[in-house]
Amino acid sequence: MGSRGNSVCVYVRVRPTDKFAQDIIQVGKDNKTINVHIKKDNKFTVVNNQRSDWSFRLDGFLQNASQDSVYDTVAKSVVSKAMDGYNGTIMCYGQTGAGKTYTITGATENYDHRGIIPRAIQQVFREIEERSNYHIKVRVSYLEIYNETLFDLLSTMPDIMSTDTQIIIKEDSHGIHVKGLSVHITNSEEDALNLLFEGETNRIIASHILNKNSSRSHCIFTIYIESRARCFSDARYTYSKINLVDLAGSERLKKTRSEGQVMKEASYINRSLSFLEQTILALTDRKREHIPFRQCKLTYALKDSLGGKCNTILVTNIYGEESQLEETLSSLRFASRMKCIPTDPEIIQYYDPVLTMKNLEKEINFLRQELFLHDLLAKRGQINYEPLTETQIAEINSQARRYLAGTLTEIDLINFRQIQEVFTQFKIILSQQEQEVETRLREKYTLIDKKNLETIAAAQKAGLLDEEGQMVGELDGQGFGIGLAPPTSKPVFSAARKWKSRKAKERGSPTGRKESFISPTLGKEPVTVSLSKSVQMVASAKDLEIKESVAKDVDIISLDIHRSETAFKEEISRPSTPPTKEAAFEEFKNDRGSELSRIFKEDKAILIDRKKKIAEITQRINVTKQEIDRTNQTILVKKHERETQGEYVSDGGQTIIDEEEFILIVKLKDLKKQYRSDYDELQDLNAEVQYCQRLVDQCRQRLLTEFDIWYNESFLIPEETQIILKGGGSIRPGMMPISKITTLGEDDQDRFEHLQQTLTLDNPSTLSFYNAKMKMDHRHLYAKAASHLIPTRKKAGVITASMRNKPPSMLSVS
Ligand SMILES: Nc1ncnc2c1ncn2[C@@H]1O[C@H](COP(=O)(O)OP(=O)(O)OP(=O)(O)O)[C@@H](O)[C@H]1O
Repeated sequence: MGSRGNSVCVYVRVRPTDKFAQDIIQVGKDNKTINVHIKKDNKFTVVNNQRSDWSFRLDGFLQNASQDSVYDTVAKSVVSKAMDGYNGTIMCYGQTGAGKTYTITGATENYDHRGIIPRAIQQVFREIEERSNYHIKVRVSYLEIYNETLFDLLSTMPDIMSTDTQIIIKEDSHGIHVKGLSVHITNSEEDALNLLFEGETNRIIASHILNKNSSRSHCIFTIYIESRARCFSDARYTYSKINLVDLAGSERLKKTRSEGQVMKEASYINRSLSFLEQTILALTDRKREHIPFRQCKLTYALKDSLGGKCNTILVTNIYGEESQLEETLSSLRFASRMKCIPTDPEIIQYYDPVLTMKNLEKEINFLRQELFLHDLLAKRGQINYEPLTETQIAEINSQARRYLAGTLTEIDLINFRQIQEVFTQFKIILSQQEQEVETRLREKYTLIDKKNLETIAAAQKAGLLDEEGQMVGELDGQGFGIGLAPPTSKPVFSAARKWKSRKAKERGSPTGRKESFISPTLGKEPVTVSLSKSVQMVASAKDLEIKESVAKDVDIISLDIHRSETAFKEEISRPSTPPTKEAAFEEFKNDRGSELSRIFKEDKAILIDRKKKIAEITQRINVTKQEIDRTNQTILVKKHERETQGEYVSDGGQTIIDEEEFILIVKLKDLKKQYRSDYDELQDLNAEVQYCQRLVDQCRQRLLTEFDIWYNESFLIPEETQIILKGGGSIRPGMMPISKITTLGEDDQDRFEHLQQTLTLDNPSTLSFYNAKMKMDHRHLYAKAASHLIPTRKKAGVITASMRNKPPSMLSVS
């Protein structure tokens, strides 16, 4: 690649042929040296000065190379570097028919034969997925230069806003840009491929309308990449572009023996390619101050893409047959000149002015605070420039631990070193805790990475995942688990009712009450707990004799985003186990949650239906695309025949084509229309699917939340719970089976204390609610109450809910 040898990188690609002139073209063992040897012409009998040996040193000789390996050798790292912010250019040069278009765009009818552009598009979008810390925008444009005129190959796109009729090349502080050329945002690989395809089709249609030969134009497909770090404060961003250039055929004028229009084209090509050569020669001369970029449109458009700060690659396409040797030599000469252009690739960074200003404002504020603190410490005589001793660090560590454990309410901030050390210790403690949790998780659970096929297979074998890769007992395959055990095969009898009646009995019997604190042993079924969409934790309950004292488990489950910590602890600490969440959920779906469950099912059915439609329409689009490719090919063949057999021209100078060719062109237009309308439909369907997916997700979430509340109400919350609402406020009447809710004014301290005395059983709990007045209804309050009472294993308690309009800094449970 360009930066390797600090010069443009140059490869030669040979068009496959049975007649490769191996006696004449010899490639060195390093695959980089190409020696051309021609036997001396016997005509020159006396003195023969005709040159017969040439040697070229390039970067690689690609013979019988697949499109895949050509991409890997030539383009992969240029694209990767472009993602980092470097400009990149890949150009194909060579005589007509040598394989430039095949290399740069590829053959559309076969997926394996796709060229550099579609593969680069794919790589860009894959890398975007991997670079999740960056917000990356991709845009594309497609420019054609024909007879020194610029054409926008994407001007037919419906989203074009530009009012510029003339396309001109301009240069500003951001480099070269083509004014009037449409640049299209692409959100997916599919979008970008569609634009490439649109441009290709337009190139062919325009070539018929203007009677121009598509292989006699230069084409530049550009991918623009704008990359910003997701970190909001970073004002820097990079803006790079990858130019993928298909140059016109390079054969010399005399060889084409052309006349008229063809002659005009050939002379334009010759001029632009010879200006390209002149520019290249000038670029190779480091002392040269003026480079004649502006001599022609091609060199001007490529001004910031030829060497210099850009990673530039040239692929020289040759025939490799003896009959084409003259052109091959000329192409190799061009290549070796190109190789001498020095490069010094550089990331060009830009600064977002608004963000920069904000950051500077922040910095000023910070410095002000720092100055203030400095003055304060100076007054106290506490400024200290000495590094902290080990004892001091150990003391800070201990303070941080006590602070996190809640036994220390404040850490005294003494000086900057100490402040920094406090944060360092927080970080250390956090990472230690993470490691501990992970170790404990690994001791107890099998972690299955859903992206790793091997671990999935092993888990399936062990019966922990079903055939579709869902965890056993998982609800609806969406990566969330709500139950401890998989669904039982027996029909579930009203678990809630059973549980309630058992509870009523227990309340009547002191022994029952006592028993309620004996830890249960779970069944022998596998326990499934979902951590996230991609990682699942599966454990077998036989290893999991959960004892009351196993506080560790509580920590583990605190990682679980789906199952409430409370519920888990409650389940392990109750004697007569309430119904499993799986079983209770079944009942809930048929009873209290039936309406939600119905909506969920309906939404899912719509989602599945739309996805099916997407599959159908995608197939239809592919068929149309193949048909377009075939029609394109046939048109090209017809055109070629027409040109070789001699063309009829009307009085007005227009080429007359036969009916068959006319029908083909009309067909191509119709197919394109069909393609576009299907594509639009696909876009709409995609949007609809995303929308439906959101609905389904929301509905699923609501179903689970409602279920959790219901489950807590029905099985977990001690009914003696009292709630005092401090600070006034009211809560909406609900169905909460709670014995008492008392609302007190903020200054009603006497009544509050009195109530506390009468209601307190063991330890009162104090719980602050955010904005309780506005948002909280009985059931949420109830659920929250439960989550604070149950971990302390109180059957009942007093919860004081302070009504606030601002979030409390910390929930306090005393
Ligand atoms: N490496 C290759 N493998 C298979 N087929 C090839 C290869 N190179 C070229 N071809 C085939 O040769 C024909 C001409 O190739 P292509 O159109 O790419 O040439 P070109 O250099 O772009 O010509 P032009 O200057 O007219 O645009 C095409 O049918 C193409 O599929």
